[in-house]
Amino acid sequence: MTRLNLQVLAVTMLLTFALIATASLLVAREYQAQSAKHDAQLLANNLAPMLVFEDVSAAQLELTAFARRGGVLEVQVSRLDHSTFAHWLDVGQTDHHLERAPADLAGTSAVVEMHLSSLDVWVPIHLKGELIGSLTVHESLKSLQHTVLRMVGVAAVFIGLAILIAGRLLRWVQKRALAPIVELSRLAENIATSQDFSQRAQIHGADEVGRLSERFNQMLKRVEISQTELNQRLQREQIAGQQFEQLAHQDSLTKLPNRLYFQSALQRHIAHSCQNAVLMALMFIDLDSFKLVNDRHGHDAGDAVLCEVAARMSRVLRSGDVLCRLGGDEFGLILPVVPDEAAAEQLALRLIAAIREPMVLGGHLMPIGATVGLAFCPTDEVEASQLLSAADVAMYAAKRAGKNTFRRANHAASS
Ligand SMILES: Nc1nc2c(ncn2[C@@H]2O[C@H](COP(=O)(O)OP(=O)(O)OP(=O)(O)O)[C@@H](O)[C@H]2O)c(=O)[nH]1
Repeated sequence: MTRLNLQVLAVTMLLTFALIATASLLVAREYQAQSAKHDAQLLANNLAPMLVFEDVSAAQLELTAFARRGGVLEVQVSRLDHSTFAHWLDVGQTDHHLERAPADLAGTSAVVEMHLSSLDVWVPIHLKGELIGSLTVHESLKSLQHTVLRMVGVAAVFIGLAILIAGRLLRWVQKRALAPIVELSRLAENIATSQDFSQRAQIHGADEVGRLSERFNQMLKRVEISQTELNQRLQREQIAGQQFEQLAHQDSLTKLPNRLYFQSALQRHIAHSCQNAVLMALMFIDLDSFKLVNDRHGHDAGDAVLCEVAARMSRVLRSGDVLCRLGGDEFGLILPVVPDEAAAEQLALRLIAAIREPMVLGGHLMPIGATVGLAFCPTDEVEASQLLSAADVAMYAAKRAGKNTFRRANHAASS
């Protein structure tokens, strides 16, 4: 940017300089032409009597004196018949440059013709209004050109210096002016990377860049507020989602996992059992005489019994076992890995015994027991609904066998 500004400045200055130099040269040439014309006119007036009286030596002296003004290369006085009356030629000049006077010179006071490096002046010589001859002056413009060239040279040096100083000044000014914008851009990059919208730009002044920094900070503040609100909302929704998921998978009375959870857990553990060739046991547990509890002691007592049964069974189980309330007075228990069927049967007996322990609630002994149906994966079934159905059938077989006992699926044995 500094370089571009400098280039524009340099081109402008050089163009201005070229215009001024050209104008100066033209004005100087015009001034020299007018001056030469005026001097030649005076000389012509002086020469008029000498021409009339054919005083050649006087005229020669006059021409020599005239040539001392500088720049004069050749002067010639001619009679009316164009014959030379007097002539002066600069010592350095070898060629004769003078041209004939223009034909209409009689009617004009003087004629000036400009060349590249010289000028010619023709002046009519009159005496008492009568044309008696002409004066021709050939003058060099080199001195003028040298003067103008010197002036151009000095001006060029000054312009060069001016461009140099302007360049340094521009660089300094732009560095100062751009510093806050560079800082702002770095901050924007930093924020984009870190996503930390609590950062703020430093405000250096009340100019455009200062106002830009202020707007940037205001925007950051708004983004920060929106981000905080969004995070809080997301957090609330996440908690609500977690709670909802928990509720969706939990039995509200006993706080055990519910049937929905049981179904997915059963599928998961069946898959695990089949893939890893481990024995998995499923128990279908149904309370005995639970209706009696409700009928005798009320629904609340029934609820309390369900909670107590859940607590008793949980105390018997290990951490990896999955006990769920399937609904009513039915429970499902998954034993993910059992060493053999006997171990599961032993556990069924312990569960039945734990439930049958005397249960006194509200001063009343609750007549409660449990019947268990047992099924194994992959021995009995490898599909969730069929395994559950097999356990259910086994449980009904146990009920029929007199309750408070267990049956193993597809087996007639009981304990
Ligand atoms: N208190 C209470 N009772 C429930 C709940 N859900 C189901 N019940 C009752 O539980 C009883 C279960 O009925 P059954 O299993 O047929 O009755 P039971 O007396 O256990 O019969 P057996 O299993 O043959 O011993 C019904 O009376 C239901 O109304 C509940 O959440 N709370």
